Amino acid sequence: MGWKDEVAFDAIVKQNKNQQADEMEIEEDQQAEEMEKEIEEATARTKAALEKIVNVRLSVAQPKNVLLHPLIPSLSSTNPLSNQQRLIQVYKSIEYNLNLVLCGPGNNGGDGLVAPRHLYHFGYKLFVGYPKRTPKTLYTGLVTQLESLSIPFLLVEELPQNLADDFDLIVDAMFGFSFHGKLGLYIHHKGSVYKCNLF
Ligand SMILES: NC(=O)C1=CN([C@@H]2O[C@H](COP(=O)(O)OP(=O)(O)OC[C@H]3O[C@@H](n4cnc5c(N)ncnc54)[C@H](O)[C@@H]3O)[C@@H](O)[C@H]2O)[C@H](O)CC1
Repeated sequence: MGWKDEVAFDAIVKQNKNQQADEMEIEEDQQAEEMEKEIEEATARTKAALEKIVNVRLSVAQPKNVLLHPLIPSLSSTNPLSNQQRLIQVYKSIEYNLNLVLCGPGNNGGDGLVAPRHLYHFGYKLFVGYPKRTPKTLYTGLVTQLESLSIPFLLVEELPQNLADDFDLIVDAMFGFSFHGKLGLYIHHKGSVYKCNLF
């Protein structure tokens, strides 16, 4: 091999080494990127888990809102999910097998229509009573969501005479502060909503 050949050979070897170094650098970059992605995902998972814990703790820390059994007075209000977190803690789905959410025509009923979706995902078997439907998009959308989960709506005629006999847990989201008129038998005989003007 002459000197020219040797120079050419050296150049090829050098080029190969450079190429290998480039490839290693690319591989290292890829590994670093993957690791960064894994860290980001783990951080997001940890954040979600912490948020869940904080939410549950917050809801436990507000005992004044603990709901009564068996007729829960009002699902209300600005934060239906936190109310449901309380409900889920107090009334375990394994103990309360057959449950009813009663929804009225106003905002209180709107909150009520949010409840069954969350409760369903926490394993509760539910029926919804929604005798006077509100045609607003928000309300019809909530109904569609529940129907898509196959949560059954009961007609007034299908409701038992004494609700408390047939249901383990009743979420009363019929009326909030805009209720007018007399309460009638609804209050005096728990579960009986037949005296309510809606029916
Ligand atoms: N920031 C807020 O104020 C929020 C309140 N929320 C909850 O909504 C209710 C108040 O909502 P509103 O729509 O004003 O009142 P109702 O839910 O009580 O429903 C009014 C609705 O019912 C009809 N009605 C009233 N009395 C009778 C009756 N005797 N018979 C038949 N129908 C009746 C009336 O005509 C209306 O159509 C409040 O208490 C909270 O629970 C939300 O969380 C949003 C934020």
